[in-house]
Amino acid sequence: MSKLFRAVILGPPGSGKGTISERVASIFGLQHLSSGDFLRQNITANTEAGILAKAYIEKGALVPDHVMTRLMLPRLEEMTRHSWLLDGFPRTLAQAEALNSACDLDVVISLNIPLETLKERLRHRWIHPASGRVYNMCFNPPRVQGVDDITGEPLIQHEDDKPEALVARLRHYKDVAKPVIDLYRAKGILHMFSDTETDRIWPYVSSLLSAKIPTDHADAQRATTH
Ligand SMILES: Nc1ccn([C@@H]2O[C@H](COP(=O)(O)OP(=O)(O)OP(=O)(O)O)[C@@H](O)[C@H]2O)c(=O)n1
Ligand SMILES: Nc1nc2c(ncn2[C@@H]2O[C@H](COP(=O)(O)OP(=O)(O)O)[C@@H](O)[C@H]2O)c(=O)[nH]1
Repeated sequence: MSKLFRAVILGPPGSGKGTISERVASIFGLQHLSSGDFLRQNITANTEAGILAKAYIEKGALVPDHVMTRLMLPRLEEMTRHSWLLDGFPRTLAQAEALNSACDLDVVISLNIPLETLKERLRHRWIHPASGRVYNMCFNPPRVQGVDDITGEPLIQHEDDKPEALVARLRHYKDVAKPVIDLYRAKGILHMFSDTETDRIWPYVSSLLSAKIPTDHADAQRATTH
């Protein structure tokens, strides 16, 4: 990969951001930075940001913008020599504006998934808390029920993935995300994908990234034809 590539993936909880990000990381070699996973690492390590964030996450609330940007921007600074895909950040307009002033994005992928599909998926989502590995009891079940494939440790379900918390959480997501989506649409970098299945969205995401990510190979080809 010659030029660096910067992408963001947006979508409500359960829309497949993590699932698609993992594929993008393994196929296109981008570094996948999940703000949720990074927050959890900070909580485990008892960092200043982790301690501040913990109380909000436990309440099911969003971590304040200044805490999120103070956490994420220095992390991105460490990745200036890599191409990356950000998942979970920015979440609010203030976070998107802070990210704007730190770097130029090439592509924003926005996942638009029907509410009923999201509810159904999250009901079946199980997580390995230490690594952030995500399973779905129907779509990608673990090899042995209830335990992580790699470590054999038990899987858990997030409290806020349970049906009672879900509808309010999804509604809140929509309100907060709309201005972020509008901002990226106005910049001309928004690519929206709508379907009920990740496997049907994936070919479109993959061909978008193949066209946008400048590879050495593509550069070499261009050089010989000009
Ligand atoms: N920019 C962000 C990202 C995350 N969080 C907090 O971190 C938690 C976990 O984030 P994540 O792993 O992204 O999970 P969800 O928000 O539950 O979303 P998803 O289901 O899409 O993974 C969120 O609930 C929220 O409290 C936040 O406040 N601001
Ligand atoms: N049935 C089904 N489940 C999916 C599909 N895509 C992802 N999932 C599962 O749905 C849940 C939410 O996906 P995830 O990638 O964590 O979404 P995120 O919250 O946007 O990061 C996980 O349990 C995934 O394994 C799909 O196309 N069909």
